[in-house]
Amino acid sequence: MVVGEQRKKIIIDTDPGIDDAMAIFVALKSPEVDVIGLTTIYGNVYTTLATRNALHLLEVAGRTDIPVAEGTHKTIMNGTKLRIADFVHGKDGLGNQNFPPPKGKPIEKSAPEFLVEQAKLHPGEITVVALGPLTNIALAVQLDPEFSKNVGQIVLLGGAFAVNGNVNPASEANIFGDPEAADIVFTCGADVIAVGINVTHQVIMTADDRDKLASSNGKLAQYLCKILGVYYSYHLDAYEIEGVYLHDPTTILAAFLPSLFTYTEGVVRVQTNGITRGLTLLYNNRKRFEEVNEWSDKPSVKVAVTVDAPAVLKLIMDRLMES
Ligand SMILES: O=c1[nH]cnc2c1ncn2[C@@H]1O[C@H](CO)[C@@H](O)[C@H]1O
Repeated sequence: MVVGEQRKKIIIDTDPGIDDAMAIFVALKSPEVDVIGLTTIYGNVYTTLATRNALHLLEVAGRTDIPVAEGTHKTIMNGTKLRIADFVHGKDGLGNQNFPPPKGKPIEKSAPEFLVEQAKLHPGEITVVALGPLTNIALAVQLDPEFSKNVGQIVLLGGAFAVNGNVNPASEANIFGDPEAADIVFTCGADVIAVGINVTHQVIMTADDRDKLASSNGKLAQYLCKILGVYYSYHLDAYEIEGVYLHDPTTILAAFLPSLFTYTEGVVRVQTNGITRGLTLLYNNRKRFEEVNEWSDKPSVKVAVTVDAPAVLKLIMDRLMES
């Protein structure tokens, strides 16, 4: 980074989550960005626990100056039957370590209110990195018609573009968590970058990498090694690999080192019903269709298609191993 250049302001919308913890720590150790807030959402855990974990992680990192705004407990359609992936991250979301409750409290403002406020305060300057279901972001879009114009960029972890999902063959977990919200975000007209599991499945932290992390003196690396066990076990069981996918930390890097990825552009719509509920479908612009369809006249987004996986892994490792 050039000295004197302004750090990019980011807000991380998160459902911590083991890979969320890694992503938050990577962001806090990255000179390119200034984390100006965390907003919380259900997904890997329920929202109440996500808030508790977000506060806890900031205490671990010594960054209690960063505000946490609690997000919604329901889907955009007011659904309360949520799909929670505690089988991936442990009952507590952080590898079943039963950490003591945090001392801090969330701010008064809700996550969508905080997002709207900050985007208005710094028009064009805020990058929202969304690591869970997109309900808070969709609520911000609904709360303020100017939000999609005011927000600088939305970089989201979501979708399975032309590959199988991880909830079922059709659907990736964050989109499946709230498909209606995802469709609102994809079509809201903001500058959106989607990083799907077609890309994040290429970035794997092996068991050897974890040993390297464990042997470093970094405080955050040491903490992560304590919580990573459950995540490794899940991957061994579900994918038969001795490593873990770095979904969230990879997505964080896309927010400020976009040249580590290549992208395609087009309209993305989300299937909201039937057996393919949660499917993300990108129109690749290769054909002019005869009839008007659900993709016609909608704004385009960027979708990551390739990643420099060794460079991304090295950056994540290096930053986590700093003390
Ligand atoms: O198999 C799974 N089911 C549900 N959630 C998962 C699974 N694997 C990973 N994640 C979580 O969902 C996001 C990526 O889709 C990541 O945040 C990851 O922690």
